[in-house]
This record gives sequence, C-alpha cells and structure tokens, in this order.
Amino acid sequence: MSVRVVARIRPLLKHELDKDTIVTAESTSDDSTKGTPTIVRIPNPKTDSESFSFQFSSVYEQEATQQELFDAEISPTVKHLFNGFDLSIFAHGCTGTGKTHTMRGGKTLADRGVIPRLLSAIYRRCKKVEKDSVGATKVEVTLEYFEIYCDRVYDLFEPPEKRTQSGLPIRDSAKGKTVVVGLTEKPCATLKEFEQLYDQANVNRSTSATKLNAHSSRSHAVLCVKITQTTEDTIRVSRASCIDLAGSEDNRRTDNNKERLVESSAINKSLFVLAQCVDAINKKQARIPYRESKMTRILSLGQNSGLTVMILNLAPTRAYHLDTLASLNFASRTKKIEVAEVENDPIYRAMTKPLAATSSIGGATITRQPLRPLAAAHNANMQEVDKKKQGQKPNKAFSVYSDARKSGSRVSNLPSQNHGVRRIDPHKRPADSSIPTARPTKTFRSADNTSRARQVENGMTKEAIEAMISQRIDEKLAEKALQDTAVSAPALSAELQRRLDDLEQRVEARDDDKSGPGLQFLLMGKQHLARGEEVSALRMFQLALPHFPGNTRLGSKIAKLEESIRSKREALPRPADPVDPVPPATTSPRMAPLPPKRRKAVHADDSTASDDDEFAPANASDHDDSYASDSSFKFKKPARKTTKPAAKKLPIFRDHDASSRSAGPPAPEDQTPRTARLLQIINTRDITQIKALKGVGAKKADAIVNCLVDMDDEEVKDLGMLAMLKGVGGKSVETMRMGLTVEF
Ligand SMILES: Nc1ncnc2c1ncn2[C@@H]1O[C@H](COP(=O)(O)OP(=O)(O)OP(=O)(O)O)[C@@H](O)[C@H]1O
Repeated sequence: MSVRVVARIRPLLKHELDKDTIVTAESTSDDSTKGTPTIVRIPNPKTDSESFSFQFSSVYEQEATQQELFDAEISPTVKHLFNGFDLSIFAHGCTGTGKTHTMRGGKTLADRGVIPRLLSAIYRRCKKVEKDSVGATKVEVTLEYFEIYCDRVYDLFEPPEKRTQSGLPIRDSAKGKTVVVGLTEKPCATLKEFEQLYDQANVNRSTSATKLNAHSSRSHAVLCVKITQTTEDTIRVSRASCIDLAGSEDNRRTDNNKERLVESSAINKSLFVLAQCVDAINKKQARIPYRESKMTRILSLGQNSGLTVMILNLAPTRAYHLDTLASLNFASRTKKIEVAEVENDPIYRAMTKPLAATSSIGGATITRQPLRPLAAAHNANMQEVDKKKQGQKPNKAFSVYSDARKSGSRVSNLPSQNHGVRRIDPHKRPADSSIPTARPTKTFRSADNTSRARQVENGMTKEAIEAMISQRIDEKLAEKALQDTAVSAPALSAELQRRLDDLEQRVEARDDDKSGPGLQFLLMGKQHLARGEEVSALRMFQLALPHFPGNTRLGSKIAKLEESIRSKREALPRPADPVDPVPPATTSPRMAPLPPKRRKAVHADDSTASDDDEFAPANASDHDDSYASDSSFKFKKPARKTTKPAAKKLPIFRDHDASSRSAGPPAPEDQTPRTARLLQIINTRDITQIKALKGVGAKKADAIVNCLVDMDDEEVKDLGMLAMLKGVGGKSVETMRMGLTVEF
C-alpha cells in the first residue's frame, strides 16, 4: 500500500491578513461525491498566468477543523492498529506551516490535534475490546517520546539536565529494527495520565522563536504508542508512531542567529536526506541513504510496515511560494512509496513467559528490514499475508530469543513483532536437533506460575522439546530466507552486495565516530550545493578539505566552485549600481573565498581598523548569514565601524596571504599571533583558561570544552572551525580574539 499523503492549508495568521493567498484547494469531478478536494493549485513563481497542480488523497482547506482532519484521516486507522497493524503518522512542511498545530494542537477541546485525539480514540477502543471480551483481553498502553535535535536523540520523558551531550545511541537490532537505546517507556492507562505526561514532555522539547514562527520546533519529535493486547493464549503488540518533523527553513528569510543556524542546518540536512531516501526508493535504487541522518534511520520510510499517513502542511501566502513548491514536489514523490502492509503476528503464550525487563531498548521500534529493493520486500511480505488469507496459522513462536535487550524499566517485554520478512543471521548458532541445547534457551514461564514450560510430555524433557521447536523454526526461517533471496537477488551481484555491506558498516562506524566532522562538512556542503548556495557550499567543502588530505576530487570541486562564483560575481553589476536591487553574492568575508572580490572597501578607508586578519566579519551583525544562499542575498551596506584611536590598536596582521585564501584554512605559521594564541588557549581544553577569554562565560566555556571533547584528539585548526563549535559564532570568535593581549 502506498503512503497516504494529504495536504492541509493553514489559515492566514493575524499578521498575514493583508497578504496575497496563492495556494488553493480544488476539486475534480470525482471529488464532488467524496466531498473533499484532492488538488492543490499554486502559481508558477515565474509567471502568475501559469499554475501547477498537485493531486493528493485529500486536501484540507484553510477552514478545515482539527476534528474533520482526524475523523477522515486518522480515526479509520485505529481499528487496524488494534488488528495488529503498525501506524505511522507524520507531519511535513516548512517552518510555520502548522505541523505542530496539526499534531499537537491547542489546549481547547476543539483545537486538540491528531495526537491527543488518537490517544483518546485508543483508550476508547481499549475499553471496548476489554468489554467485548468480557475481560478476557487486557490492553496495555505504553508511551515513548523522544526528539531528534541536531542529529542527536533525547528522551523527552527525561528533563533536559539529565541529557548527555551525545544523546541516546541508536542501533539496529538483530530483527532489523532501528531502536533507540535507553528510552523511558511509560505505562499510561488513561487519557488524563497521557495529557499530563505529554504536556510535561513537551516542555522538554527544543523550541525557539524564529522570525518565521514564534514557537518554532527545532527538533523532530517522535511519540511511540505501544498497544499490547493480552489474552490467555496470545500477546499482540502494535505501535502508532506520531512524528512532528521540524520544518525546513530558508535561512535567507529567517534571520537566524548562529545557534538557530546550526539547528537549522541540522534540520535541513535531515530533511534533505529524507528527500534523497524518497528519491532512491522511487528510483528503486538498491541503496537507500537512511543512515545519513538519525531521523531517516529511525523513520525508515518505505521499510516500515503497516499504514503510513503523511500530512503535508502548507502556508497559503506568497512569502512561502518556493518553499511550498518544494514541499509539494517532495510530497508528490512520497505518495508513490509503497509500504508493505504487514500485520503483526500474535505471539502464542503457550510455553512462554515474558522476557526479563527489556524495554530500555524497546523504544522507537519502527520496523525496518534490511536494505533491499522495495519490490522484493513488498512481495515477500505479501506472501506471508497470502498465507494467512489461505487460513494457515503462523508458526507458533514457542521459544523466542531475547532481542539482546538489557534489563530496563518495565513490563511489555515482548519479543519483537512483524515477522513478515525475516533474514537469517549467518552468525546465528545453528539449531542442534539431536542434542539438547548446551546453553539453555531463554524459555518463558507463564505468568500464572503454572509453568507449562516445565511439563514433560511423552517422556521428552523440556530441553528436548525446545530443541525440536527451535530446529523447526530455523528450518522455516531458512526456507523463507531462500524465498526472499530468490526474489531480491537478481538486482545485486554478490560483489556489489559485499561492497554495499562494507559501506554500510563504514557509515555505521562513522555514526559513532565523533571525530568525523569532515563528513559533516561534506554533507552540509552537498546540501548547500543542492540548494544553489554556492558560497556556503564552498565554505563547507573548504572546512572538509583538511579532513581528507590529498582528495583530488574534493580539491577540484572547490576549484570549480570558486571559478563559478567568481564568474557569477563578475557578471553582476557592482553593488553601488543604483539600478541593481540585487547584491553581489556574499555579505560575509568569512564565507567569501575569493580575495579579489572581498569587500575590503569596508576597511579601506579605515587604516586603523581593529580587524587584523581576514576572519573579522565585515558586519558583525550579519556574519551568520554566511550560511545563507549566495544567489538572492540582499546587499546590506555594512555599518561603519567606530574608529578607535590608532595608538590603542595592535599591529595589523593577516592570517595568510590573500592569494592563498581560497585554498582553505591558513597554515599555523600564517596565523597572526593573536589567532595563534587564541587557538592555543582553546586547544588546551582548559575550562579556566577558556573562561578567561573575553566574552566567554562559564556556560559558553563549558559548551566549548564539551565540543572539543566530542572531537576526540582533533584540534581546532583555524578560526572558521572555532566558529563552527556549538554556542560559538564568528562574532564571539572575534570578541575572544580581540580581547587578547599579545606581545610582539
Ligand atoms: N489550522 C490552523 N488553524 C489555526 N492556526 C494555525 C493552523 N495551523 C497553524 N496555525 C498557527 O500557525 C502558527 C505556526 O504553526 P506551527 O507552530 O504549528 O508551525 P510548524 O509547522 O510546527 O512550525 P515549525 O516547523 O517552525 O515548528 C501557530 O501560531 C499556529 O497556531
């Protein structure tokens, strides 16, 4: 089944009432019977006389209420959830378009969003199921809630002060699921309890005011609701995952400061990877780059099974024109993704006992299967479904191995579900049919202590029965794996598969390797490049270069970019040209890699300017815009700096010769004494020395030292790298540097 994509156009906000509405909903002739439009229409940004239309499953207009959206899109999925299907609902759209409003909503009853309504529906159904079964079925609801902030996972049920710098690790379990290690799993029996937990957890979520949204979410938030239905014989687990994605941001419009820019860069990067994953899935590529961001790895769109609903949030005004088009294009591609609709098999309780507490890594278990062409995964799952349709019972899972789970918080220690597609682990200990297992399998005791597992039937010992069952299961798994391979194998040669596995492992290793900022720079560079932000891309590639010494491809990429920027700049009229409202590409010398075009004029008439090397921003207030696109930046005439008496100035030094500027960070011997001293202090990692720097308080010093520790043995080589540290920006670097007294 493909991902169901619905669009929702938010109403005009107070400050937009006089603005032009350009996004409209339209009905086709088929829609008139259904009542909901399915087309979004938006003008071509180049000419208003032309327009683009995008078709989705439904389109909700500005007046649509929370209730209407929930009743039509989410409510019908609740019964499937109780039938054992997983459900993923996610809100996508650029910043300020109403994702959080849609998912969480407001406080009044009418304003409640998808999540509280879903929980309300789940509790209602729990009661119904228990009542209908006259108490024979018990339903338990547990919650996990986490955010992915700057590509780090944090438990939202834990207060921020308990967070570790690196966040919670994520791992692939043996069953092909992506799990977050160490999440709190909260039992939650009533809606009231849920509201308290959810409200409290939302206080822990990272939000900030930006120019485009006063309460902008700076993280992707994932709420997992696990429903466990237990009868005397079976245990069935299903999950609803509700994901409020952070919004993509065009930093030309946000006026974001350094910290917001770092967040924004992480948000945009993960969304960019998500788009790449969607493209790769659509092109049926064998490798889907899930691992390039934690969000995509956890979301694993197209590899999770069950039902998936994506709500695309759109703002109606012209200010969002290009962003809206980008979102519409992305959503159009997403709707083509096929998701295997696989029901979670019940676990038969005969001879089983719950595993010892496991939930500490039970979190975020959105089912993910090994990387393989989607069609294969789909077909393989369908075979399983077909089998069920023919009335065959699934294999009884009498003895289930623990998913290497650690003891943790509590209950619901169920083995994982979704047996639709399984892969044989080549390292798995083969079942031994004749000898009772040397290492006792982890058997399950029934909850009522009658201990059926200990029964001895027909003279067979418990171990012999288990060994036999274990062998049967392994035979079945092997059969299934063979079928799977037969379906998926033709696409990949053994050699290619080996190389892909290799690559996967290397990427995996990199995930935990905090000394790999080079890769981060590369990725960010690619991201900027894809957005047409050449200057920012160039800067990122330059920052990446020292991490890949001798990489000729990177070198030539940098050279090409420099050339392209130079030629574009030369083609532009001068900024002073009165007829030209659009400025030259860059506003920040920090990001301006090309010496001849540097806005030296800022200092030209100020021979006593305090800036003694090239790092100093031309205009301290806008240095952070260096991340912004170079192509449509408005040229701001830099504020003239107050000239201080020359006598108090230190001699002017340049970190390195202008001609070498484009070739990356200056060599140590080219650095000014001040710069060298600053870097020396920073690299001591001594919090007292760092705190003594001008403009650095205890908090900032602590943040800097934390970042340095994260970089393992790597040193901060130049001011650009220093400015990239969390909590530091070009402005702070300049303040630190200028506060130093250096003897010459
Ligand atoms: N359907 C709606 N009805 C009324 N107000 C809405 C609606 N959708 C959004 N809004 C309002 O628009 C503003 C932005 O919405 P919201 O914070 O949900 O956006 P967002 O997409 O989550 O942004 P970000 O990605 O920055 O977190 C809020 O003030 C919200 O109340």
